[in-house]
Amino acid sequence: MTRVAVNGVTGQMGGAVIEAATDSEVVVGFATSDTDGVDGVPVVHPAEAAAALREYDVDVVVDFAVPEGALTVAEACVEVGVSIVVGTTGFDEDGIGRLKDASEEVPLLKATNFSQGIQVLQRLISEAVGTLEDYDLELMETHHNRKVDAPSGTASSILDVIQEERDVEPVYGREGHAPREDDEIGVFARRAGDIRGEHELVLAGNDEVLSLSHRAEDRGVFAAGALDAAAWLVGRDAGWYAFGDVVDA
Ligand SMILES: NC(=O)C1=CN([C@@H]2O[C@H](COP(=O)(O)OP(=O)(O)OC[C@H]3O[C@@H](n4cnc5c(N)ncnc54)[C@H](OP(=O)(O)O)[C@@H]3O)[C@@H](O)[C@H]2O)C=CC1
Ligand SMILES: O=C(O)C1=N[C@H](C(=O)O)C[C@H](O)C1
Repeated sequence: MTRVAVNGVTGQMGGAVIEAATDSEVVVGFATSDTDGVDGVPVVHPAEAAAALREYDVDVVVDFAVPEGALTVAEACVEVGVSIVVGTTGFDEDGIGRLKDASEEVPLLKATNFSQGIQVLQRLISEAVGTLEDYDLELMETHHNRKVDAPSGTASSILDVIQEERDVEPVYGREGHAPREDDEIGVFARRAGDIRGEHELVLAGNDEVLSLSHRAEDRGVFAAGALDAAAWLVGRDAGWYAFGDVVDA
């Protein structure tokens, strides 16, 4: 069985990963809060991650934490030579650069969304935006009221897909006198309740509206995808991998 360490183990996704881990074994978790264990999994401070990766003979880290914590643990993975699946979102440019550096030393798979449906949605969006060249584009995402980063990592990835097809300028929300420019895409983030994650792209023009959307109904979908990615990643060469590499494999 793959021996997994979960970064952010005390969080919502940490719990979902422990629950979903039936074909792998969660042997240790990392979090900053002072607790001995979660669901029988020992919890270690991220500052001690390298020692714990050795002590628990970890094959791969599954990370759903905060950018700073993800980077600390990724660098511990480099020190020990352990693979890492990065699910945390909200990295700045410097953070992405540090992850890229880590991927030169160990296998690193980063995805802003581990659901298969989002993989398909991105392909559909690419085709729709490339085909309906003059249509206005507006991108919406909705998440639970505890989410700290905005727009979501998935929305940012969708924006990247759109920008490969079309030269659009994102406008993050609108207020006051804000007439729409032809080349802009409105990007909107809503936060409410315990909504697991909704993303929608609207394409409007030529007297019609096309809406492409996805809704995650349970965090289990992300946890299962990340664990599939973790099992796939172990034993690969050092490098930067994406969830599409796993799904298309
Ligand atoms: N890629 C994907 O498919 C998905 C990605 N996500 C992303 O995963 C991340 C976590 O989401 P969620 O579980 O909802 O968030 P939570 O806030 O519930 O959990 C965050 C976790 O990170 C821990 N943490 C905080 N600081 C550090 C640190 N320095 N080092 C290590 N751990 C730390 C927290 O525990 P403590 O305070 O005890 O340290 C907590 O366990 C977010 O970035 C989210 O966007 C979420 C769902 C799917
Ligand atoms: O924080 C979340 O919950 C989620 N975060 C990811 C993101 O930022 O896109 C993925 C998913 O939408 C849930």
